[in-house]
Amino acid sequence: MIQSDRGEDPPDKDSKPSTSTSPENGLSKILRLLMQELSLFYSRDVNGVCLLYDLLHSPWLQALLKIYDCLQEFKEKKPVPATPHAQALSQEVVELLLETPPSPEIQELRRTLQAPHFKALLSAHDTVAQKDFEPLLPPLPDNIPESEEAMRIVCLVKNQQPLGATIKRHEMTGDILVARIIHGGLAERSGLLYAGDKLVEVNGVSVEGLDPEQVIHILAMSRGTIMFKVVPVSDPPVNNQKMVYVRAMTDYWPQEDPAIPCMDAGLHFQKGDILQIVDQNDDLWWQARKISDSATCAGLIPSNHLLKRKQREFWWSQPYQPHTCLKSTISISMEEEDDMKIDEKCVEADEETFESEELSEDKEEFVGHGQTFFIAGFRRSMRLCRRKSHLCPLRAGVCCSESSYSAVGAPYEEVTRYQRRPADKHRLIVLVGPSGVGVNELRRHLIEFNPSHFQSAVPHTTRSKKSYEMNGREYHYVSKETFESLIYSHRMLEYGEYKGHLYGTSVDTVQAVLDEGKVCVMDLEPQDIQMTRTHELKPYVIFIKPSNMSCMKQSRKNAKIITDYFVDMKFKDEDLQEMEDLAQKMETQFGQFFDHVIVNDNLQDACAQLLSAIQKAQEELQWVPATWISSDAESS
Ligand SMILES: Nc1ncnc2c1ncn2[C@@H]1O[C@H](COP(=O)(O)OP(=O)(O)OP(=O)(O)O)[C@@H](O)[C@H]1O
Repeated sequence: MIQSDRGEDPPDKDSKPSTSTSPENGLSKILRLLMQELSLFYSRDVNGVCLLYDLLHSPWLQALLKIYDCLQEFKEKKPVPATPHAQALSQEVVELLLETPPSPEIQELRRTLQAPHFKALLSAHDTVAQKDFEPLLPPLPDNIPESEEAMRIVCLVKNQQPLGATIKRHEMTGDILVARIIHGGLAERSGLLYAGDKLVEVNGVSVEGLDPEQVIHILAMSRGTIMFKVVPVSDPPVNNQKMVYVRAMTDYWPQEDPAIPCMDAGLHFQKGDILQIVDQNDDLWWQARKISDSATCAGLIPSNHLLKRKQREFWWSQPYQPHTCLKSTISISMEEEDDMKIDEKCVEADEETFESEELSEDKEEFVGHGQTFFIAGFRRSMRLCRRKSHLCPLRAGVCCSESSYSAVGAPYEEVTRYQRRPADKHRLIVLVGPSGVGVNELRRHLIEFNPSHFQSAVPHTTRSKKSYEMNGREYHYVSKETFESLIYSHRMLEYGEYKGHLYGTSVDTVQAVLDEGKVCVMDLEPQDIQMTRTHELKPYVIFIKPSNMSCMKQSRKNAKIITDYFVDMKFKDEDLQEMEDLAQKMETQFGQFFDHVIVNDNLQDACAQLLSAIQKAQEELQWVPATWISSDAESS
């Protein structure tokens, strides 16, 4: 018995299973018991139970299971047909009836037995009873010459989709060969064509001596069924590679790539896209599909090795830019790198006026815009030093490879699905955004919303402690030597210099927050994300983006910017424009690292989105670099 309302019925222990024959292990019985169990949880609103309840309750599933039970029952009975020749028997009866004196019953029986649908039913019955399922093949001709190659005739019905195969000419023999079969395409689904098969005829036209382009033209002109005569390849390639998922770290436009073997079969992707690599048999051209679009057939993408080579060639050939297929990614990372330092320039200019306009010590440090209690990591000096972090002389020695990373780093990053288990430490939450967009405002709201769950890490500084400060509360106060040794031992996730003092956040202080079972929330300059990308921290990066200019003008009417020497300065139009430009550049250069994007227009909405994104990051399946999850990483 299946209930149709939402679990209000009390569990009925004595009720009979749904099928009349009641097989004890019938699926519908199990389903019924499960429903009774679920109805108890349902009223308690246990996460996901409602969804499961609705699913199990759905009429289609119930109907399917009933059919399943009936079939099971039928299978057990092992029915044997009374006769495999019901059609003949029916015909015999009809003839006998002709000889019998007519009566209305006899006439009706004759009509029934001669009705087309009844005849079709008996024909189907006999086919099943005789187990006669094979198609009838014409007999083989007797006089096939011994030397003749075995041929295969393949008929494909062309629909709106491409055939999903590419062809090439054999360099030595001139034969037209199937070069590759695209996964998920018509040819692959037919299971009848393989890479390496030799094409002999297409729709009865011999392809001998034709160029691949001419063959493609014949195919393009064909409508409906296309018949290929092929000499099958002796060893059809077997694809037994394991399925690999990667995150694209660059953009790729096949339409702009003259080297691609078949432009139409190319797959366009953008940095950050997750790709399922379905075939790596070719060293140069892989087949992949986007997981966001997994229903479609695969497309060609350059292999890791080939794309790296293209990136390197692109890098060295500036400003000629032969590889326009990569243009937007790398040209921006090179050309715009200076623009990404907009803040540095501003800060440098400010530095000149800094002596005369120095803020009072208290104003300089106590920036909180209505902060109701003390939260570490929001001090003005720390925030300003972040903007200058590019200029820190120490960085040059330690992080020389960073800027080149985006240009010639690995084009694909292997990823895997990861879901944090409740006992695991929380993932680090990293907020990134152009200066003034509201990263700190959102971070502060989040921590104030639930200070026992969300926390910032206490930064380090080399400046001396002030009378009202406590070591380990506002900052960890350390010597320059200690700070530098943390940098050189790669224990600093971010650092910079401000007014001659070093400021930064160490891995250990972030770990300390995570060890307490809390969610550590930090804001970072995008070029520092790479430092946090370890299996220990498993960062989830959220990009905070400004909305359009007119909305920003409206929502930021009363907002205040933090600067080197002004307190509570209002946003000017240029500031908003600069913010928009910088956001675009950050997205173009570092978008592959962003797990989630939030547009900070209405503050309340953005806070709600942030909260929900963090919850998902901690509780739901996410794509993360495979190196974070490999057994080595887990055990180290
Ligand atoms: N959605 C919003 N609506 C209105 N005002 C906002 C919104 N988000 C932030 N603000 C205001 O904008 C100003 C700048 O925000 P915030 O200090 O958080 O910037 P930021 O991104 O942390 O940049 P920086 O660290 O460089 O100062 C603050 O006055 C803040 O209150």
